[in-house]
Amino acid sequence: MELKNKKWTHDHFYGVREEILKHWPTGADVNFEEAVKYHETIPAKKHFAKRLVKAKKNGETLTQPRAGVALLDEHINLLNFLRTEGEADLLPTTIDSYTRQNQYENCANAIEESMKAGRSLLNGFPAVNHGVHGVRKLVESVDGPLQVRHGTPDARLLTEITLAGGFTSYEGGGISYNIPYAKSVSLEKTIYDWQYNDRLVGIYAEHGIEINREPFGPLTGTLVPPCISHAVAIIEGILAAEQGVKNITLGYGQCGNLFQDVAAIKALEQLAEEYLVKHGYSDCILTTVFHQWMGGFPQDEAKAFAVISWGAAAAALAKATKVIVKTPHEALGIPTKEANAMGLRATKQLINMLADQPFPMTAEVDIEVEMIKAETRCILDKVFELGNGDFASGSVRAFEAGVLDVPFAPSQYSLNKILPARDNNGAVRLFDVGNLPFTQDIIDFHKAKIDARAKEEGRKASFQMVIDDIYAISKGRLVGRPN
Ligand SMILES: CC[C@H]1O[C@@H](n2cnc3c(N)ncnc32)[C@H](O)[C@@H]1O
Repeated sequence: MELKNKKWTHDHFYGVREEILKHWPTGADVNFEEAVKYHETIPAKKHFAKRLVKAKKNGETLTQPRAGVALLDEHINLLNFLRTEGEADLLPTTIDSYTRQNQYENCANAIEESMKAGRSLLNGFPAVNHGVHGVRKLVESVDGPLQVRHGTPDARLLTEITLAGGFTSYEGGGISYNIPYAKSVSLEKTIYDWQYNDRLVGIYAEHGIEINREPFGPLTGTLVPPCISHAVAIIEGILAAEQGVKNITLGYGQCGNLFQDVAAIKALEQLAEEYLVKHGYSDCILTTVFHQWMGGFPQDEAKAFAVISWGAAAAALAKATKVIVKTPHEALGIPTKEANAMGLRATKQLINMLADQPFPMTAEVDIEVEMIKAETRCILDKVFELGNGDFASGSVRAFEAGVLDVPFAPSQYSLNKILPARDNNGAVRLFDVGNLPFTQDIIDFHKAKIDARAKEEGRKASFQMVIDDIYAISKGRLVGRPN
């Protein structure tokens, strides 16, 4: 397999496809032409891409939960509950961990056991096992645009079945669903396999069916600096656009300092537009998604609501097109539908109260926007150079060299040399820049910010700061101050 950022021919795609559809019996029900006709019957109000474009035009920030359970009827009830009681604008289907590891046999057993137990024994919806017909019953029984959310390195069969079943949006990417989710899956393979998923979306687009694609922005969700998540997001956006994807949502996980979070969304919008146009994809429609805090949560539900509300406020003030909502059960595990709905209602309240309050783009925010763009450009341009003008092969080499590096990633393909820590105002900076290809002024900026905090705290900048920051929010703070 030679990895390059080049649109797959139909012959190449269909050559691979035959094998994929055999990975589980339900693959046999996938018929592309029939699926296109089915998509044409889906009412416009259920089209994810259309709803995002309308929100972008109207300056809305839409709410979307995560949710998924083992059995079809329960999953339908759950999503309708979140739509009515949670007022969710957009709906997910979170896929279970066995499916994410292509362990469909285990799913089959867990479905059986869940029926016997009368409760979900999976942490998500096993869409491959439910098949095209099960997915169609879901799509027809739920009132709202539906998106597949997961963390699957090899998602090719999952993509075929869920898209044929009528989903109109699909999350993930060859980097963002490998590095934070897998230990030893080759990056070359997952970037290649995700070209398949994007090419399938591109072929639906060639038949007039517009499906939204959303690379997974937050990555490990633990103190990921904006430049790191933006670099991966923009690369995955470019890789998707090359395969014919036209409607792309790029994402970012909240860091917690308001100026930095608002600046991060502005920088992402501006830089993504710039790079997509520069590389010839000016016909792509771009939207943004802000993920409420993805790190450790307080157990106390009142404090958890504060973290959720802070994420809602930042998303609204940043004017992100959509916000992914957390629940007061985050520290405990899979939320009840009631807790999930409460997180959504709290978020909606904040968004509605902030909708008429434009956030002042102060000098401090502008400096943050420029800094994030400068850092991200250093990384993107080095990736492009390492790939001799190719972002696909360039990304593989960039991870080998530490030019791309995701903090606290389980993958052996991420050097894990960089170390993030918060500055005195809680913005995420780099305590150790590792091998990131930053200019000296950027390196000096980060060092000065960290040193200022060390001075304030009367301690040397050290790895202890990183540890303190990882636990800070679950312990009720933002900056991990020494005891
Ligand atoms: C990316 C991790 C996030 O996804 C959430 N999550 C994972 N599976 C489910 C699920 N099945 N229902 C609701 N939330 C879920 C989890 O709580 C965490 O906030």
